[in-house]
Amino acid sequence: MNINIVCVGKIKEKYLKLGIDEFKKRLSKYCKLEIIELDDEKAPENLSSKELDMIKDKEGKKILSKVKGNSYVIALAIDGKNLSSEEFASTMSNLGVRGKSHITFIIGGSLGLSDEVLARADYKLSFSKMTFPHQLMRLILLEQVYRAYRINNGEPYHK
Ligand SMILES: C[S@@+](CC[C@H](N)C(=O)[O-])C[C@H]1O[C@@H](n2cnc3c(N)ncnc32)[C@H](O)[C@@H]1O
Repeated sequence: MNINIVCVGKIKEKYLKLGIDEFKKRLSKYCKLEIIELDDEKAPENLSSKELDMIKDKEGKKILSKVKGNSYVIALAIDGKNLSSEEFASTMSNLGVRGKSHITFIIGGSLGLSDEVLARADYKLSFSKMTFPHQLMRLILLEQVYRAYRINNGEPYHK
């Protein structure tokens, strides 16, 4: 399976880079993973909500330009659906069974995801009602994708 992660913003923290690299290495056994990192649009403090929406839309268009037409898109969104790790694993497995060999996960920047991106998403996935920083979200997502492969292969992993 091909998995792309389209995300906004660079990873600045060393400990996150190390964690992300570790899960990229572990996942290389299970899938072809590509992380597409986009520069975030600068958003000064004093902008109106309309101006912020315009920036978010611009960011959204850049995100969508990186999504392949045939890809099944899972947008990470706080108000999306919550799944247990087992449910997430079976969602991934079912996509494979349905012949969806290309999945794109999308992680927004500090402004979140535009309506256009959310409308393109085939699934909106929430990791809880809490807001996580987008850099940390990338590491959490990679760990859960890795966990999903371990579960689907009946391989042991931390409970
Ligand atoms: C700092 S958050 C953006 C917060 C923004 N105010 C919003 O409401 O989306 C950056 C990105 O991380 C992801 N994210 C953060 N917390 C999340 C959660 N609990 N579940 C799913 N995705 C989350 C989303 O893709 C979000 O666009």
